[in-house]
Amino acid sequence: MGTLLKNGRIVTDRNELECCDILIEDGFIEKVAETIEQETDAVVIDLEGQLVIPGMVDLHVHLREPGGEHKETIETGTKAAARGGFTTIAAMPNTRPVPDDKETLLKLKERIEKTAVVRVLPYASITKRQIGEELTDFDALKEAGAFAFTDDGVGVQNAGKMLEAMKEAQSVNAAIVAHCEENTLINKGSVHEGSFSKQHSLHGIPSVCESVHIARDVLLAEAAHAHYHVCHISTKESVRAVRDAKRAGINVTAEVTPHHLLLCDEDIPSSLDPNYKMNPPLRGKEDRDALIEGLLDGTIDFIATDHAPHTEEEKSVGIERAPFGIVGLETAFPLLYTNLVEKGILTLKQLVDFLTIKPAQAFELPYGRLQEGSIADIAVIDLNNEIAIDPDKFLSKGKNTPFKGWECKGWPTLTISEGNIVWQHTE
Ligand SMILES: NC(=O)N[C@@H](CC(=O)O)C(=O)O
Ligand SMILES: [Zn+2]
Ligand SMILES: [Zn+2]
Repeated sequence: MGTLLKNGRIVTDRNELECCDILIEDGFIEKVAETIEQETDAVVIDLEGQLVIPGMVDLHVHLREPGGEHKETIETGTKAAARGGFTTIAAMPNTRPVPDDKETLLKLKERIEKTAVVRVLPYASITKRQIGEELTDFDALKEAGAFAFTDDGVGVQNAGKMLEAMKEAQSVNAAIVAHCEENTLINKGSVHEGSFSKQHSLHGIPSVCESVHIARDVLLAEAAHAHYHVCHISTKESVRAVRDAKRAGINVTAEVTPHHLLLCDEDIPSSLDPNYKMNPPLRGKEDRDALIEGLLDGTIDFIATDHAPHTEEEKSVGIERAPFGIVGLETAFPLLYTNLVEKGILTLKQLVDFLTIKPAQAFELPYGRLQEGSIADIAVIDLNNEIAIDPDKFLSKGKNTPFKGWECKGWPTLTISEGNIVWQHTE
């Protein structure tokens, strides 16, 4: 029995809203048309004019399981994803244990199979235990279902190891996904190094701590003919390095987070709330502007949340000692819609693409599309109702967000994964 979504609106290439019905059969999109008459025994859902988009794709998520179940589990993290309109997420490997061998990865896939409510693509690590010394077995891990390779949480310090890793990744047709951070430049910082850090007498992480790795790695990627992807890009110098590399024909892609697009270090309140602490840190205003420019000119390929849940207790020890990271899955679309689309910085079409087709294309995934024949991953969004962000409503265990209380439009109301309703707004 199929499902017929009636009276939706899709956003066209020309950024216009068009009426649209969608018929789903056996987990696939059977038909998309201005009107579809109900002829079969399909269940009809009236979308009452709401926006229909492909289920969103977030290629940077920390699900914490195994080992960090007090922060998040595969079940709670994927429920949060569904509530946020995401139907495909990629899970970072900074867990305990790290998925750095076939057995651990297969166990992780089993847990995903049992408890995830949306599609989870597991990353494998680049190095054993993510300590930067010994490469993992790329062949075996790819064979076992690794989506791509990353040591996210830490940078790969050794250029020789990184080159070797890129060659291995290239040989198994997978990407190297890089957390760019040079350990000798971290400076024990908890915020960006700049006027804000000086004003508050805090150690600062300089921009070059990130950009120097990107500058190094694009040259390594060129030498290895590898697909190199930059995680959570945050500085203007990093944007320039990626732009120059793309111009030189190097196979590099980059993602940016909602928080780096919407906040800078000056937005950190003088209470120094640790919910504004993440890695990389919120940078300067010029950096924020450069990130938006980078998105608009194609230097930055897509948006990813870097959903990084931590408990209130862990975050309650002051900005210098608190762990880095904030949650993002349940607020990404409303925040970006309200603060970038409604303000005329991005079009709705651009925003939707940055969260759907763009990440899918960067990694050659068949998701993020609303076409006849594609997998029925769909999100329905209410563009009118304005509601304040309330962490108490999050399905994620993590309530660590700097956006509490922000009034937003663009809330997902219905999420469908492979034809099944995985989240629906009730109230
Ligand atoms: N982004 C963060 O601030 N934290 C991430 C690690 C990471 O993405 O580097 C985490 O695992 O908590
Ligand atoms: Zn990272
Ligand atoms: Zn991360």
